[in-house]
Amino acid sequence: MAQKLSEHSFIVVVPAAGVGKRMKANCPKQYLTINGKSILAHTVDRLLSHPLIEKVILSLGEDDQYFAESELAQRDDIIRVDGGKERVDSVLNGLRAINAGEHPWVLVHDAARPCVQLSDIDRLISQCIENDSGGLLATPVRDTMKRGKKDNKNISTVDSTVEREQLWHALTPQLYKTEQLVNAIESALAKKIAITDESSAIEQAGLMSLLISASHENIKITHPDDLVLAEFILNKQKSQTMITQQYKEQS
Ligand SMILES: Nc1ccn([C@@H]2O[C@H](COP(=O)(O)OP(=O)(O)OP(=O)(O)O)[C@@H](O)[C@H]2O)c(=O)n1
Ligand SMILES: C[C@](O)(CO)[C@H](O)COP(=O)(O)O
Repeated sequence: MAQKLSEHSFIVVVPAAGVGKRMKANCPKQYLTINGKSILAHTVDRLLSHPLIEKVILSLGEDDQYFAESELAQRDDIIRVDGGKERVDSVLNGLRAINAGEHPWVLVHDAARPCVQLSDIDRLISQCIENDSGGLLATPVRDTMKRGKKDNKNISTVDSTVEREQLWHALTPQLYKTEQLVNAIESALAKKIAITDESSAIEQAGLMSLLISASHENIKITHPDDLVLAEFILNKQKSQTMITQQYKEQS
């Protein structure tokens, strides 16, 4: 008999061992603050506010000297593991800390994505469990897409226009069966295949991934101008939550 959704509880592996080169900040971008709170804390709090999410496994840089000083270090619903050279290594280290017998499914979510909506996580979980298939949050591409090429003066020009029908931006969380994901990543790494997200490892293993259309608000904070956008989105989401709360209390 299929388990009711409410009977599931999930661990989220959060790769947070990056250095944030493209952010060009004086600390790893996950420790930059918005409204006085680190991006990492925003993301972890958002995830742990979901009723089906029990624990977060944080893959942190071995030389990370920020976490221990943060309020996150005191929480018993957060487990720390060492990150790795690439994001995929950090994810694999986190996955290896999970007992697949107790947690047959696992979510993976970037530390740099604090604006993820709980309703999108709901849909990802329900669709994947219902279809017994892994999947990922994604947003359909909205612009005309070009593939570029560089000439001998390093100038980029249009090589072709890419058909955008069924072209998606992959987001996170991505949700997979724990054992399947570990095996898929280990197999891809053994074949020296570049893996930038969990679904690409699953794809290499010949397995299916559901594409769950999600909010464009779920941005990955990557460049400096993403910070002000993330602050705007977080403030908007906070006001929306307060309005919904007030409505519930009044009705
Ligand atoms: N070796 C790595 C590299 C990245 N990440 C994490 O993977 C997520 C997505 O990666 P990205 O946005 O590329 O972060 P950085 O690698 O830090 O950014 P950059 O490429 O600009 O250095 C981030 O939460 C980052 O901390 C990780 O855990 N381990
Ligand atoms: C996993 C990811 O968020 C999917 O879009 C993205 O690939 C992670 O960022 P990176 O720069 O590729 O590490």
